[in-house]
Amino acid sequence: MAHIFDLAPEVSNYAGGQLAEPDRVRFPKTDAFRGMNKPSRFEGDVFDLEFTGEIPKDIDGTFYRIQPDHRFPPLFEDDIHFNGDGAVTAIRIAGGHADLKQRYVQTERYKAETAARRSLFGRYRNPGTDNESVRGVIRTASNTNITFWRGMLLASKEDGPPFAMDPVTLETIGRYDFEGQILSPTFTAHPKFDPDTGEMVCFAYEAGGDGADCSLDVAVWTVDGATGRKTEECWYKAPFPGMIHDCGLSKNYVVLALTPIKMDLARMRRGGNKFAWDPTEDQWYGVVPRRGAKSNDIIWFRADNAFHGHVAGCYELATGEIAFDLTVADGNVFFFFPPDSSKTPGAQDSGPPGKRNKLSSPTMRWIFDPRAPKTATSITNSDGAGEAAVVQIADQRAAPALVWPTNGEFSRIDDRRVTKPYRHFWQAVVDPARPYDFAKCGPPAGGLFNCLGHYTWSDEHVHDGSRDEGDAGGANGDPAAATATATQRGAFGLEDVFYAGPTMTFQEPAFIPRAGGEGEGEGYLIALLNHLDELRNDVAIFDAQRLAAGPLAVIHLPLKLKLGLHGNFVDHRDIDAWQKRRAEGGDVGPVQPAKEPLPWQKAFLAERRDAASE
Ligand SMILES: C=Cc1ccc(O)c(OC)c1
Ligand SMILES: [Fe+2]
Repeated sequence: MAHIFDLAPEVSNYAGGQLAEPDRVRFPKTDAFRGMNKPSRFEGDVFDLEFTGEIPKDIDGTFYRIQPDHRFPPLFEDDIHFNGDGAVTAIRIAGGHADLKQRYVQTERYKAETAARRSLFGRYRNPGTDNESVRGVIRTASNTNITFWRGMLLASKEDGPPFAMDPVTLETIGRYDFEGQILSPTFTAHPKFDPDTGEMVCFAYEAGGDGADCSLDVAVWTVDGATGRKTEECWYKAPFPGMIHDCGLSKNYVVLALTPIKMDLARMRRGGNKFAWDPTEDQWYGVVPRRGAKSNDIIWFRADNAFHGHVAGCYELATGEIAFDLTVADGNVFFFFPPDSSKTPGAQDSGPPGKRNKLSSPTMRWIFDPRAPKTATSITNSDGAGEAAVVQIADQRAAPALVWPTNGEFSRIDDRRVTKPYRHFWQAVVDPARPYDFAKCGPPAGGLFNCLGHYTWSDEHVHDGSRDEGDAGGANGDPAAATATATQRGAFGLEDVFYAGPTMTFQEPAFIPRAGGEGEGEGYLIALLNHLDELRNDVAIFDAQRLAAGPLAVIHLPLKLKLGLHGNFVDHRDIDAWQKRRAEGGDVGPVQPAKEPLPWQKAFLAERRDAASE
């Protein structure tokens, strides 16, 4: 009798790199779908997770995080992780116990593909590669961040609008357009929340047309937390059609980091990549005022080519300059978007994983003066759709004020310090000098983030001359106590690092403030741990000030999730209060999803109607 695997031998459902047999549900046999990267596709609940150690009893809230997780074999065999469907994990922690909930974001993409029981959307951010049946459908996978806003979760990816979810059930409520106030085709995955005013400050790039036209349009908005009303909106032009992934927020400014990976319409029309790394382009920073801004108020600072990571802190000095801290890598982190040989002939691509893992990614501090002399400059570029723009460029090139060789990514701070001088940051850290069990684990999926680091800026690097009253004391007032396990004095402060072991890596951490603890950084750090050998995940909880002492608790998940992007912890007092306000009859009422198609969809439908009637 034939063995079952003789009936299903290693045949491929792909021909010439394209999905040829959609009914045969088999994922590509590529690195993007192998091992830790294999789709999880799990939805469900696990009540009372197993754990080791003690889950602090004073934690009462939910750690939300999101991962790209392909639901169906992709249309293209060489598809990338970033093109997977958004799936949200909620770790509900209370009374020293933890429960798991996992649900997909039910985007329009999700609904169309569920109905067809197959993938219909093609390459990352390239609608020309989609199945004809989904033209005009919002194609975002909502897979990059999950934030809490006025009683709802917003699942977001920068190529489309956000989708609202219920924070308790993780049911998708629908596309969220801020009650008709924000109708751009795209929206950032990194909105920022001002802890003093309760405002959300958010932005979008490639925001002018249908969100797939490589436009130079950038919008920045403010939404009031108390009323949900949009209070500020201003549109700008970028110097080239590149990625603006993260931003910084100070009391009076927004800093937009424009990374030299470029879109190109002609390449997209050829079925190629949305982005290409341009090693000959500068990294740029656009500084705009938060209030009453006009399009010409932007000032673009340019500096030598490099690749932006995520933002730690951003605040204004007493002298009016802006300190802006983020990780910046010395090469193309997105190896799946290599240089376009028709534009930068001879440019090195990003090379094999061994070389990629040698990129260094320090934490850099930039000091930008929003009043610096600038010149209106007309730029005609061959990138994107060939659009020309007049942009305000600082007369002097920028250079980092200091470079802390932390070699990590996914920096986080105590979010109560957003807009303000801050002392502590945490990140997932790469330490290639530590043992790594290559035989058991293969190449480290997602990067060798084998450590978690806690960094404490020394006094002279915390520019707190303008610090608010009422925030001295606690961890702020006693940096020595605050870093009791710091083992090394780093370049600009203290380093407190925990190494996970030779078969484990971390995902992005999130800070949990201790209930009643007002001091900066007083609380816990939570992060997913990848077991690259067992193909399983844990959730580790540390004393945020004592990482090197090891986790207080390790919560064991009985399954493998995927490599996620971003997450946030939400206190249950906030969730409970908003659930009441959002109830039928509550003072705010249920979340209202978008009632109408987006403007670009209406235009598309009108055009199709006209074409059909001719
Ligand atoms: C840095 C992350 C990043 C940037 C753009 C993306 O579309 C994305 O999808 C998961 C992730
Ligand atoms: Fe991000």
